[in-house]
Parts: sequence; structure tokens; C-alpha cells
Amino acid sequence: MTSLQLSAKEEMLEKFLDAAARGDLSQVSTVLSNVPSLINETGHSGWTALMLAARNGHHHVAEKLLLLGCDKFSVNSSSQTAYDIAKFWGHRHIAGLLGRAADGCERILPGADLHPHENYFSRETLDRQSGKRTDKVWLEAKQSDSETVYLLFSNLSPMVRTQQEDGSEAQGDMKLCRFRYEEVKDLLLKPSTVTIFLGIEKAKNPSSSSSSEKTESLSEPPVWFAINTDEDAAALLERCREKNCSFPRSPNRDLLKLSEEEAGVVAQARSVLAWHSRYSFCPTCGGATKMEEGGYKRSCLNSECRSLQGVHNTCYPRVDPVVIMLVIHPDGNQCLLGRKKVFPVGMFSCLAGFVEPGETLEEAVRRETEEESGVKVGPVQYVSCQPWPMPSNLMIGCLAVAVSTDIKVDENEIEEARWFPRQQVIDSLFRGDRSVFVIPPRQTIAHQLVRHWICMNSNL
Ligand SMILES: NC(=O)C1=CN([C@@H]2O[C@H](COP(=O)(O)OP(=O)(O)OC[C@H]3O[C@@H](n4cnc5c(N)ncnc54)[C@H](OP(=O)(O)O)[C@@H]3O)[C@@H](O)[C@H]2O)C=CC1
Ligand SMILES: [Mg+2]
Ligand SMILES: [Mg+2]
Ligand SMILES: [Mg+2]
Ligand SMILES: [Zn+2]
Repeated sequence: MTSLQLSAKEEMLEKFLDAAARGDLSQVSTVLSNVPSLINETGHSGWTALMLAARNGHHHVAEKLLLLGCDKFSVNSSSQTAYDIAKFWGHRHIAGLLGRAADGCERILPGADLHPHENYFSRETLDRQSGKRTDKVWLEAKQSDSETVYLLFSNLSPMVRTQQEDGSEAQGDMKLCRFRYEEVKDLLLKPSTVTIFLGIEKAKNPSSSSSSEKTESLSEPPVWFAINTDEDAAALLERCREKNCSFPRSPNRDLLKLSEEEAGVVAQARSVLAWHSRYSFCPTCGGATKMEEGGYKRSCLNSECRSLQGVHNTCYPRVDPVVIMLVIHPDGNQCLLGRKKVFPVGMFSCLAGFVEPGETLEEAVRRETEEESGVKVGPVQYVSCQPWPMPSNLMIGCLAVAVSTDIKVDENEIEEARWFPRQQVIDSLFRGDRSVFVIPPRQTIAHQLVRHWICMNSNL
């Protein structure tokens, strides 16, 4: 091959890569029909056409390249595949295209987001059986069933027992106290007691809800209820035959010591009970309401009330969406963390904020980040979510890429915010180094978002 021929080929390659980066599908197709061998070639940057299309979000070009048989597993000099690049830059539709499990990505990209991530408080131990909530006869029969499990809440805290006398902090060292009907039946009769149906134990209930009619036999797994009472807490503790029982005073800290299974049940129960304790009256007319559907609805007793007409969605349990974001510096190697005054010494966490009405999650991420830190955000990518039952938030975890870097904190909300280099984050996360900062506990989605970023195969 002469040097002239070589440079013509190089020129063609640059044209091809440029077309892929710009999303020019017709030019990509034309070049490849003339010189098919260019499909997996890399330019000066070490990136293939697929990587460039993935970087810039050109789904149609990525699709065409895959159709023509390009190699989606080739890596650039930072060992990133086109999938890593698409994921990092928030092009989920392209990451989805490149990460399909059917063709082996799951095996080749271990740890990639192909399996939904499970956060603390999100395990569904019980089958909620929402269809049973309107079956009053069934609910009443189950309330007095000797197998039924009751959880006892006082002031929205569940009664728990601790394993260790030394007050050990480890997860799983705290267990929910379970009661039988006979032990709580007097409480059930009191007008101030709120009793909610939680579901049927899942582990022993492999049959699906569609066969629920058939499972109404003696062998049906236990049904769970939660009750919140205003009885004296000390007197309630005397009902329990087990030792070391208490009602935790600091749910934010203490509920994190439950097992994953029990934390999931508490997330459901505490949020619904908190709703009942705060919404005693109709928000439309201020009249009295009654509880219905196993605790999943309240209805106004005033038959004239507007809340009973049309979509009367004023009286269902409340879930407040909150975005929580790990904002990444444009250099890809630092992340933005902030601390509130109330945090333990040295702790920094992800910024977070309530989603406002009529706002997308992406906009909420951008608005809250700018409000609290002054940093402007570009692309936003959803990662995973977490029910946070203090009292009923749904934490929606995102990664976001900053487009400005100057920090100016809103002192009403945040005491300090800083860019932390990847290395410092790794030291705190994996080496337990508390000298620079302390990361929130692993049960929080804030911790999981930071871990997710560190474990991403990205160093852009
Ligand atoms: N699991 C995790 O990893 C983390 C969980 N969180 C949780 O996320 C939640 C929100 O974070 P935060 O930074 O405080 O939120 P924001 O940044 O939105 O700030 C809180 C402010 O919003 C107000 N507010 C309270 N409820 C609402 C609502 N439903 N809609 C709009 N504004 C509201 C508060 O007012 P007022 O003062 O009147 O209450 C307060 O002024 C907290 O409950 C916190 O516990 C936060 C970080 C990590
Ligand atoms: Mg906030
Ligand atoms: Mg805020
Ligand atoms: Mg806010
Ligand atoms: Zn009303």
C-alpha cells in the first residue's frame, strides 16, 4: 500500500468517525457501503464510531452500526466499552440497546445496571394482596386467626428487641417483636387504635395472587397487621415476653439495625401509620373521616363532600418523591457532597430535595442542586430508588453531570458543600478512612449512589 493510499484511507476513517459523532446516519451508511472494514476502526482518540455515537446520544447511528455487525465490546484506552460511555453520559436508551442481556452483556458487563438494585427498606417480604383490602369478611376472620402476626407501634416506632446487651450497632441485631391475636385483642377494640393490613408472608406463599381463592385454607401462610396505639409505652412493653424490648426513639438511626426483610415491612407499615396519625380529617371539607380498605384509604363521612365525587384521590396514603443526586464534576473525577448542621461530625452526603408539583425528576435534580450548592447540572441519569419511611419519602437516586463548578451554598439548608476527588471517596468508602470525611451508612441510598459511581467503569 502506498503512503497516498494510506492517507486516503485515514481521511475516509476520519470522515466516517466524524459522521458517527455528529449523528449523520446517511453518511455513516454511505462510507460503510464503500469501505465496510472501517466499522471497528479507531481514530486518533482511540474511539470507535460506536463509542462516538454512544457518547453523543445518537441512537439511530448506534443501531445501524450494530445491525451491520460492529464489535460492541471493543474498549478505548480507558477500558471503556460503548455501553460504559452511553451509561456515563446518561443515554439510557443507547445503554439499553448495547446492554441487552440476550446477547451476553450480562455476563460480560458484571455489575452493570441490568439487574435492578435493591436498597435498604425496599425488600418486599410480604405479598401485599391489595385485592383482599376490600374483603371485610376475610380481613375480620384473619384478624382473629391464631397464626396472624401483629406488629405493635407506639408513636410510630415499632416494638423491637435487641440481641446484644452491649447495645451493638450492627444490622440484624434488632428484631421486630411479633404478637398474636390473643396478646393484642384488647387493643384492637380501642377507638384510638389504628390497625392496618400489611399482607401475607411471601416466603411460604409461592402461589401467585391469582390463586388466592384456593389458598384460603388452613395452610395459608400468616397474615400480618400493624397497629399503632397511644397506650402508655411502658405498659405496652410489659406485654412482651421477650427481653431487651424497646420502642426506638431515633428512627433515622435505629431502624437501620433491622434485617433487610424486616426493614421492608417497617417501611410499609410506618409510612401508612404516619399518614393516619397526621390526616385525621378530610382535607377537602375538614369533616371526620373513616378508615377503609385495610388502612389504605380514608373516606369523608360527609356525604355532600366534594372529595367523594369524581377522582377522590385526596384520601389515599401519601408518598413524597424526593430526588437525591450524586453530582459529578465535568472532569469525571470528583463528586459534590454536602453536609447539614444536624449531620454527625465529618459526615457529607448527596444533595437531596423534594420534587415540586408539575416538575420532572431531571428538573428537580437541577433545581435542588443549584438552590443548595450553586452548581448547575446538565445530564441526569436515574439509578435506583428507596422508600424512606421518615415519614413517607420515596428517594429517587440519580447521577448528574455538573456543567459549572463554583460552589455557593444555601446556608439555610446546607452548612458546607465540597468537590471530593475520587481517591478521597475511595479511601472513605473502602478503607474506612475518616480523616477527610465520613460517608453515610450503607443502608442509605446516598451511600449506594456514591458506591455506584466509584464502581462504574468510567474515568472520563
Ligand atoms: N436515604 C438517604 O440517603 C437520604 C434521605 N434524605 C431524606 O430526604 C428528605 C428530603 O431532603 P431535604 O434535603 O431535607 O429536602 P429539601 O432540600 O427539599 O429541603 C427541605 C425543605 O423542604 C421543605 N419540605 C418538607 N416537606 C416538603 C414537601 N413534601 N415538599 C416540598 N418541600 C418540603 C422543608 O420544610 P420544613 O422545614 O417546613 O419541614 C424544608 O424547608 C429528608 O426527609 C431526608 O431525611 C436525605 C438525604 C439522604
Ligand atoms: Mg436538600
Ligand atoms: Mg433543598
Ligand atoms: Mg426543596
Ligand atoms: Zn370531606
